[in-house]
Amino acid sequence: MRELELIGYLGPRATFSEQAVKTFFPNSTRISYDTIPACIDAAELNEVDAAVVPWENTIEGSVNLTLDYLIHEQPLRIVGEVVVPIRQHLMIHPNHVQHWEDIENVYSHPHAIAQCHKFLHKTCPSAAIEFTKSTGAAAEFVSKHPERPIAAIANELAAAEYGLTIVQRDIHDFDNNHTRFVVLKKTPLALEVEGLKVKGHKTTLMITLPSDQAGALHQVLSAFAWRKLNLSKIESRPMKTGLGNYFFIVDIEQQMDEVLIPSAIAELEVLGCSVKVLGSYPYF
Ligand SMILES: O=C(O)C(=O)C[C@]1(C(=O)O)C=C[C@@H](O)C=C1
Repeated sequence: MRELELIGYLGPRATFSEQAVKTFFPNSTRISYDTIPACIDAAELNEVDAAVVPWENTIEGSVNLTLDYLIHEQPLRIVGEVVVPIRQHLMIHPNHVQHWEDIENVYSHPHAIAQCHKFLHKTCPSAAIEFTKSTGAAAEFVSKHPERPIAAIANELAAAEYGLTIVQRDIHDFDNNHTRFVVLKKTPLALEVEGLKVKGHKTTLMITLPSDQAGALHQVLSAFAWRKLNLSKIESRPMKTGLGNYFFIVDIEQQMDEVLIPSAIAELEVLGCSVKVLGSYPYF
């Protein structure tokens, strides 16, 4: 990716999405958007050259909003993947540090709340949970209401950015907390990032099975298995067309080639499946 490229992310400042962009594209110009769909639309409308959006978290699983928007609304291509360690902290306005255990509300993004369920249950069971558009938005909200005994769950950058005090560190329920972010572009050109080591490649497919065919999923998996195409993820999502209608998202641990993946796709199509390539991209 060339330097100074414009990158859209879920804002405001100091979200994990901004952290992903800062870490992996330090020379880019960042533009923040209020929601993930707005960020994806911006890439479609050429307001930005790429959108960096959360895709999957170790504790909470897929970010369904991203996945569904890409599938149903805005078919951009995945051109790269970056993984960010996620450390969640509980932070409050400095006015309330002495009595932080009396907080009445905890604000954060639904994924961040879900990553800290055990902590919230044990440490502040009577605080009401309030969902925000991002962790950064939660921290910003708490900073704007210094009179209220409320807290945000967000990252270290957010505490510094919004002048909050961290009262409990690393409150995510499992240590190995990471989020995969994907880089979305209008054109499927593979991403090259100066100074970043490519760790491997993936090809992500969306597969719709023929309805009511016995053994269809088994046949789909066989098409990959006998070609020794390693799958690192398989997930089903509703097609939103009726109960029981699902499609599958499959990650193959390999770059699109000229033989193996195209022939697996051709085999799936003969079986009556429809297949869409969401991207073939490096991960860093
Ligand atoms: O709210 C943020 O900071 C985000 O970037 C969003 C998001 C997500 O959607 O999963 C990203 C990483 C963390 O897993 C928590 C929240």
